[in-house]
Amino acid sequence: MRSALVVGTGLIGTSLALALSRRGVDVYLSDADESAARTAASLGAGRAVLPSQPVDLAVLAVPPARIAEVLAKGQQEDWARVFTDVGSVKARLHDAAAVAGADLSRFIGGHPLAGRERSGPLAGRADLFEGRPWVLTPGPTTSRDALNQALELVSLCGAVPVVMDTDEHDHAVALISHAPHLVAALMAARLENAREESVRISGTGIRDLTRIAGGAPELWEDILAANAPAIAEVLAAYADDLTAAVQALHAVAGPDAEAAKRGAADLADLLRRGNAGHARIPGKHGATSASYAVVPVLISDRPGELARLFAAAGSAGVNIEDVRIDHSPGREAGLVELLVDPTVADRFATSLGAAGWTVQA
Ligand SMILES: NC(=O)C1=CN([C@@H]2O[C@H](COP(=O)(O)OP(=O)(O)OC[C@H]3O[C@@H](n4cnc5c(N)ncnc54)[C@H](O)[C@@H]3O)[C@@H](O)[C@H]2O)C=CC1
Ligand SMILES: O=C(O)C(=O)Cc1ccc(O)cc1
Repeated sequence: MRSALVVGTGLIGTSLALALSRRGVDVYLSDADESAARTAASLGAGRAVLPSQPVDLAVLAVPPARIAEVLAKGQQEDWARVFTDVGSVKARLHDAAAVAGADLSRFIGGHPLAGRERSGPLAGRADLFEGRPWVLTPGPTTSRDALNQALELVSLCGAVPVVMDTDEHDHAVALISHAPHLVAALMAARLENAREESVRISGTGIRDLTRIAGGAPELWEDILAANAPAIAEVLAAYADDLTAAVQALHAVAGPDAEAAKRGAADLADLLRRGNAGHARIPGKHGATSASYAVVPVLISDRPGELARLFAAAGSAGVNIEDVRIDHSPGREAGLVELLVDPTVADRFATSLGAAGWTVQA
């Protein structure tokens, strides 16, 4: 791929434009909000102009409800040879694109499963897609050129391509992204009017669980509306489990010893199912997170500490597979969890300790 156009230079558009520019692709940037395109350009993501000749690939990184119309316009104005998008919902888009009169042979749907709870070009990161799945949803008429360009895009962004049918994709993301987003919002909403004394003692668990609730409401309204039936199905299953959990809790606290025993067993079963489901969530490059060992290290809140820790891993010859950081603003220290190959974890923890790092037991 020699040239690309990114339309919509928010979080996702800027991130992929940065990745493409760094790999030597000539990137053009466009956004309905000109200042967003200019900001992306100033970050090194490309040039904030439309191309004078059709580019190899146009990537539409606009909100889901806008993709079909931008696709039809872009094809009419011949911005690119082939087009793809990054929208979070696929079946409704393919239908809307057909209705908008788009040439579907020159289009392939796409969805990188990577993101953040922030919007706009300043949240963009060139490495956002590294090792993440990127779903492609070719239709029956999608050209080989469109598929090849999209595969090259995914590879240039360091992501892993996964080809799926649009319905299969939408049901999968309802389960692993959209319904969890709503539940995160429900949990966080409980805090809105809670007592300050309660919220103040929040720990990492509630922060992890509600991080995505910080996402832009306009984007999520769009996503929920476009995938409503599949999301409602998942929520209905949560509702059954919640009802059972409430009953079990009442039984456990109630006077009937037999019912209390059954309630406790039901709760234990729910927690066991939770462990089993969590263990199935893949880590980096498709390996399950359960297959890595965690080395927790306390670091002080000074610039460069993290870089020093990574350098220590490099000196010890240890590959960091993933990293989780619990950084509490205002606190002097943070906890960094390094995920490494279990066969090197003990040696790594010992060598860090010997080098003066505080490794938690
Ligand atoms: N936020 C996330 O974590 C993820 C989002 N996505 C998808 O990526 C797409 C973009 O989302 P974000 O980058 O998060 O949003 P964003 O709000 O950061 O950026 C969207 C950009 O599109 C521009 N825009 C809106 N309508 C336009 C139009 N008609 N023509 C040109 N530009 C237009 C906006 O001005 C804005 O700069 C959405 O389709 C979303 O479903 C996919 C994966 C993750
Ligand atoms: O913030 C995160 O960790 C996400 O996973 C965000 C996200 C949001 C929307 C998508 O369609 C895909 C990913």
